[in-house]
Amino acid sequence: MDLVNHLEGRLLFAVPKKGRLLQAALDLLQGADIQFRRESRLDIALVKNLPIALVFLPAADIPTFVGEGRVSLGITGQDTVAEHAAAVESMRRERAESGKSTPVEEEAAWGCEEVLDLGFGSCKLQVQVPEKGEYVKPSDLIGKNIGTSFVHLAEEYFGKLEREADVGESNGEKPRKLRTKIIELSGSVEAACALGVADGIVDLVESGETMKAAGLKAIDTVVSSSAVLIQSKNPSNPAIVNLIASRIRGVITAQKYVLCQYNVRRESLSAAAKITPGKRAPTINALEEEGWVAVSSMVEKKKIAVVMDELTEVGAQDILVLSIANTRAGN
Ligand SMILES: Nc1ncnc2c1ncn2[C@@H]1O[C@H](COP(=O)(O)OP(=O)(O)OP(=O)(O)O)[C@@H](O)[C@H]1O
Ligand SMILES: O=P(O)(O)OC[C@H]1O[C@H](OP(=O)(O)OP(=O)(O)O)[C@H](O)[C@@H]1O
Repeated sequence: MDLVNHLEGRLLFAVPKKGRLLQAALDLLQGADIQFRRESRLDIALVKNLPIALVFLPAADIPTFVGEGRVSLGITGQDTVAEHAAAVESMRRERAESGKSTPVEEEAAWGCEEVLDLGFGSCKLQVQVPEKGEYVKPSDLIGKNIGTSFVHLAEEYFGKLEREADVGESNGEKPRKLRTKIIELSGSVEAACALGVADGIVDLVESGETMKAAGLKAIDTVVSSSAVLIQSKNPSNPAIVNLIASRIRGVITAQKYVLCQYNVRRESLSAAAKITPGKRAPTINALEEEGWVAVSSMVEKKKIAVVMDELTEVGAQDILVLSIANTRAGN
């Protein structure tokens, strides 16, 4: 089937084609009942039950497609969104400096808007230097070689650092050219210092294992990141964007909460309700047994053990914890 000719009328939704965010993104799509079959080697898949087509792209390229409005929705990391924004800003600056202007309507349509934090893929983009080397603080790296895949964020970061260092020296002068050399690397950035390519690097850190194994330490954070749902400024079908956002929000809430049910004497109800206030309020039903009520309430998964301890202390009995398959619980 010639898929490209079946895209008419479908909202395009970009999903990472590989890497750290792929599996969690696919799990979210499944939870949101977005049904598709991806033919092997094809980067486009038509969704069977909604007027959507999924486009599988490298996570780092998704903000470009969404930012230019070619694709309406995307899942990627905030780090890649920030890198794209820095690239656009740098392009605008260069155009302005060379006297070229961008058509106003074209410029107004640029950019990605964050719809929802997806709660996975947490990491930090950090400035790293050899653990036992001569560089201690970020300004020690001014004028040195920096290896990174995030060239625009690194340029922005060191540009700011240089301007701060230059305060007083260049009063009223034209902004200076960046003295720090940003070297673009596409992977294994952590090897750059040991191999003499760079004095420091700007790279992602999650557990810190890679950084430690490479004999590096972090001296600053450029951006903190997690996976996000992003949309273009003028999506082709805003109603579908809202529907997808609402479904995904429901899946995330379901993953984050459990349903806690218990029985408690009426006189202990107010103490118990304070422990399990729920998202809006706990649901309370009368029990056949005089003086007792049954309570059910959503509780954050990570707090459930402590909540059960506290409920037991106020006399709650028959405490049950149930997982939530999906929800449309509101914000
Ligand atoms: N160690 C990590 N822990 C958590 N999230 C990460 C980590 N590394 C990257 N990410 C997130 O996942 C996104 C995609 O990174 P990943 O390296 O998996 O992509 P990729 O498309 O396979 O790229 P590459 O081929 O350059 O490795 C990053 O932009 C970041 O948001
Ligand atoms: O702090 P950690 O948990 O060790 O994770 C950090 C590493 O993960 C990413 O690399 P990835 O594994 O995607 O490979 P890459 O170097 O080829 O980009 C990142 O670039 C770091 O190297």
